[in-house]
Amino acid sequence: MSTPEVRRHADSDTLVGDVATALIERLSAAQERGEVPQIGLTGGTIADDLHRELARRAGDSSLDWSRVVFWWGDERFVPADSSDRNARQAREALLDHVPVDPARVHEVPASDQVATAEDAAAAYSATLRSEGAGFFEVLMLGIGPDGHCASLFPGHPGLEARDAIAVAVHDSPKPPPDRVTLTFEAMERCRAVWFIASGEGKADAVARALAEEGSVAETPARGVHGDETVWWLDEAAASRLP
Ligand SMILES: O=C(O)[C@H](O)[C@@H](O)[C@H](O)[C@H](O)COP(=O)(O)O
Repeated sequence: MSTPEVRRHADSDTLVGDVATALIERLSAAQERGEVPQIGLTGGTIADDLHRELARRAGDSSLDWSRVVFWWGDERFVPADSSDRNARQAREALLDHVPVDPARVHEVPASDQVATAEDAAAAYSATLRSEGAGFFEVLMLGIGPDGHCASLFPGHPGLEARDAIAVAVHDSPKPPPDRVTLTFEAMERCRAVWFIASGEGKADAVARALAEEGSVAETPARGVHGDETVWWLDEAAASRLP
């Protein structure tokens, strides 16, 4: 587990552009090693901006989108066609615009496909166990003003989950209330965890996440560490860092 690296950018446009460049380079390099890289996508506004930028650049590189495996760090437990689904947002912004292999896009089951969020978490965990490579090349994460990442919220039982890849979340403080999220244990099986955050509204959470002292219970983003962890920030989101 390495010390988190912080990469600051003047504004959200340059932030999104640099993350897109780095992500395409990293996935292409994995393919050049003969690998089929696994990426965990996240929901949220800056992630949506990133997905759109990746789609704009789709033809600019040698990246073979059909040899990338897509997962989600979390998902809302709502109907599959709900605009609240992270997967629907990612398809509209990116996956419907690049030649992915549909068999390599693994959505979390939706509320009109299984009965409960627990069933969805169990099914998604089983798929990750059978189809995953045992690790993510890159896990993308946003951060909420309360310091949550994926759907691991302050004080929630999911923070304590052990021996589980994905768990159900209820009473999420960020609507919708029912979700599925990867656990800290699952998130640590990453060559790289990339947090991406933009705007003054995230500055306090980012500072708490990167502070020397602090609790994971209060700021869950403190609990996620890949082999490498990079915080991709614009100056506004980095404004409370020393
Ligand atoms: O399902 C979700 O809601 C997301 O996965 C969530 O973890 C998101 O990444 C952060 O809340 C940041 O969202 P914004 O970028 O919209 O602030």
